[in-house]
Amino acid sequence: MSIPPDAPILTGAAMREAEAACAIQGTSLSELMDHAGAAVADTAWRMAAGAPILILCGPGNNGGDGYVAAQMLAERGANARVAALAEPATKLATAARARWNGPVETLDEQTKPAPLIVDALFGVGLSRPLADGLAATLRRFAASRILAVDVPSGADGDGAKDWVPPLPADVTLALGALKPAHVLLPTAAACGRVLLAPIGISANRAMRSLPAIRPAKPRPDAHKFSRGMVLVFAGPMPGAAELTAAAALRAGAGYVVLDGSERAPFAAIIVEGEDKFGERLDDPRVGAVVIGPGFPAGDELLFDVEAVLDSGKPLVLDAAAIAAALPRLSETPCKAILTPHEGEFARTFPQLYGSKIDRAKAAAVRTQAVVVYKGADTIIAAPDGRVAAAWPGSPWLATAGTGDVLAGACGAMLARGGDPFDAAVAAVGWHIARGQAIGPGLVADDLVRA
Ligand SMILES: NC(=O)C1=CN([C@@H]2O[C@H](COP(=O)(O)OP(=O)(O)OC[C@H]3O[C@@H](n4cnc5c(N)ncnc54)[C@H](O)[C@@H]3O)[C@@H](O)[C@H]2O)[C@@H](O)CC1
Ligand SMILES: Nc1ncnc2c1ncn2[C@@H]1O[C@H](COP(=O)(O)OP(=O)(O)O)[C@@H](O)[C@H]1O
Ligand SMILES: [K+]
Repeated sequence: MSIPPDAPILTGAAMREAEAACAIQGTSLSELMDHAGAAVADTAWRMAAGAPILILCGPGNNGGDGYVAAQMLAERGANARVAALAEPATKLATAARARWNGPVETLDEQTKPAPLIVDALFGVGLSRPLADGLAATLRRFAASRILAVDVPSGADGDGAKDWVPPLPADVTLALGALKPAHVLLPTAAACGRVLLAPIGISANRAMRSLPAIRPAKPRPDAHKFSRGMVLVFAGPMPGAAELTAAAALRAGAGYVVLDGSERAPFAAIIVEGEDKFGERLDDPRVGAVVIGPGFPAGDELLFDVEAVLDSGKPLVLDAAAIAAALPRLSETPCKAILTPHEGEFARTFPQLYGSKIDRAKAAAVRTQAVVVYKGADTIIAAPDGRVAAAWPGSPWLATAGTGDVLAGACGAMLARGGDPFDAAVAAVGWHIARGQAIGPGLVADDLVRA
């Protein structure tokens, strides 16, 4: 599974806006479909490597892309058949079908498979889940190589419904931009390798896949404080905060102080009693405070979170600290990153609806903080509408304590003084890269070792 880095993501509505903007600038919808069909034909040609191809066409413009591709493949000499689910229902699809010179079979349980299947049944216009009969017909093709046009048919392009496409793709060719379905579960897992075909629309880039991240090299004149000083406050379970502090140092902070712990994960980390925490919050060199790892919810945490908010320092709130800070967060002018996992998010923001992207964006607006909504399909959202989607991360990270490590990495990136959204993106990228590099057998401690 893979996804192009730093690629725009558009919802169905945003895609239609982009399409309309193209029309105003003189590129017709039919030209866009020609570009899409050509990209499908190219990819299918390479995937088939001379073997027969069966193109499944639906009634809408996704099917239109399929007919265009079929005709181009046939003109190149490919052995291409077309099977349709229904008559074309749009003007564009009707015109595309009229240009296809070959026969059109009826797609049903008798349809003979081919080594390569091009799934052009439904794209982002799907309005309800696929009928059971069609899903069963599609499952019969599971042994073939599958190229999905735009999204695997049956997926909700906007990723708001958890419909599971019955025929998972080996390759999905996203048209014009990625869609939420490519980066959100359960559909992301059915997309295989996602490729992006630029069809001529200009996409808004507020919402993007995670960029490829290279570790920022310290400036030649760097010193420990200029690289960022992180203050981590340990709760009653100090192991979690030890991971957080170690991660902050490993992720590039120049100086890390761990308050409220008796042990230092590294000799390079300064350990102090919890009574020193208030004083440390006044230390002008502290560039970011991390609180939450190792804290159960409770009065003590509430008191400490209040102190952090009062300090005005950039802060990372994890686990129980998120709910503790919530009542004051939007009124407190500070840079903040929240790192809830699914359970914490649901408890903290129970009234939000829509896709995981919609909910992360709404939580960011409500808190005026950057929200890192964790999981296999982590979403990072800023209050100004920017979104970064981290799918596919590293599944080796699905183990205890890796969230504490991420909080520390967020602290390190935030302590450098930049934009909290960029800091969160860099931290998630760092975390995933470490997860991928370590791989089998990963435990959270490995993420902070050399
Ligand atoms: N937006 C763009 O810029 C472009 C879009 N293109 C293609 O157009 C696609 C979107 O096309 P459409 O909006 O026509 O939508 P689709 O082709 O995705 O499907 C809509 C059609 O399916 C029917 N339908 C919806 N749910 C159904 C269900 N569960 N069972 C049976 N029928 C169902 C609808 O009544 C409608 O006829 C994109 O995914 C892409 O492939 C490309 O042609 C290139 C340009
Ligand atoms: N299947 C997965 N694929 C990729 N990343 C995952 C997966 N499961 C969990 N993660 C990541 O691992 C981390 C787990 O964090 P969290 O649930 O807070 O764990 P803990 O509280 O034990 O530290 C998060 O960064 C999350 O995005
Ligand atoms: K499709």
